[in-house]
Amino acid sequence: MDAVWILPVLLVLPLLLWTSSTFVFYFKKCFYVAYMMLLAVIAIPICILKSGGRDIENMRVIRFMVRHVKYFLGLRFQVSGWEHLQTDGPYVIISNHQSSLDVLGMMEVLPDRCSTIAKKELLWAGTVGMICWLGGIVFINRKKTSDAKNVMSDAAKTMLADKIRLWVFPEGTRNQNGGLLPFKKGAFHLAIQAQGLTADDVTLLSEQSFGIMRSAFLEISGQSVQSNGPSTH
Ligand SMILES: CCCCCCCCCCCCCCCC(=O)SCCNC(=O)CCNC(=O)[C@H](O)C(C)(C)COP(=O)(O)OP(=O)(O)OC[C@H]1O[C@@H](n2cnc3c(N)ncnc32)[C@H](O)[C@@H]1OP(=O)(O)O
Ligand SMILES: CCCCCCCC/C=C\CCCCCCCC(=O)OC[C@@H](O)COP(=O)(O)O
Repeated sequence: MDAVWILPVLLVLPLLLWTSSTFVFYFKKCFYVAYMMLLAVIAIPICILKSGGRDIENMRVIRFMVRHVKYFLGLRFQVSGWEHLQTDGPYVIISNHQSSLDVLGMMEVLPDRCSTIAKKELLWAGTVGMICWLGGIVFINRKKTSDAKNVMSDAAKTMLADKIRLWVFPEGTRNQNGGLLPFKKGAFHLAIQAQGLTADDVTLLSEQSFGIMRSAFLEISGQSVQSNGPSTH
């Protein structure tokens, strides 16, 4: 009896995948979330057995396990400048943030001993939340600046003490509007705290980084560069 129901599904699914790009989009989206959840189920015991709990070294396991996901989604990455990340000591990596797929790009270049800053809500994303915690991801409450600042200040100390790198999305949220949102300041405070600069350097560092990222963004997305400076904050 069950097989009678399965047959139309098996026939309709390939038909929809063949004819509707909208269906393909949502199908891939559901697949991505479900598959990452599944990968996390496999990665959780590996990380616990390997490191005994929350440990930055677990990011190697996560990186290894995520790298093949792009093939299922028809995505490919071209990496340049990777050698610049191969230096000793702590540093902050910043990148723009368009969608949850950015994690795939992140895992293409993620250096050793590098974790990331994420919104605290991600901690409750089932097995993905659990693996993020095991990977040493730093969770912040974006609605409470003082809390987030304290957490990031502790993270800066750990970065210095344990030679850890952190990846930050300075726009602070996903943005698909074809440009960059004004940068939040946390990434730059983190950088100065972890590299011995002073609070006076935050504005300049932020503006220079914004200019460089905006130029690269426009170049990669095939738009012309009109101004190198930050848009209004
Ligand atoms: C096998 C496995 C499969 C599964 C596989 C799993 C994949 C495993 C990868 C997951 C990957 C996740 C990816 C998630 C990605 C996101 O969750 S993105 C969202 C979270 N990230 C962020 O929000 C970025 C960081 N945010 C910030 O830095 C923001 O500055 C803060 C700290 C939240 C504060 O934000 P705000 O209050 O809205 O605005 P802002 O103007 O920046 O700051 C206000 C004031 O505080 C000051 N301030 C800000 N930060 C600081 C600071 N740290 N210290 C001192 N002063 C500060 C500012 O200078 C400013 O003061 P003034 O200069 O105006 O006097
Ligand atoms: C209990 C079940 C809950 C299900 C929740 C599903 C969570 C997603 C699960 C798998 C997706 C693959 C892992 C990618 C993690 C990337 C997270 C991400 O991109 O978060 C968005 C955050 O940067 C900014 O959030 P907003 O744009 O401010 O909002």
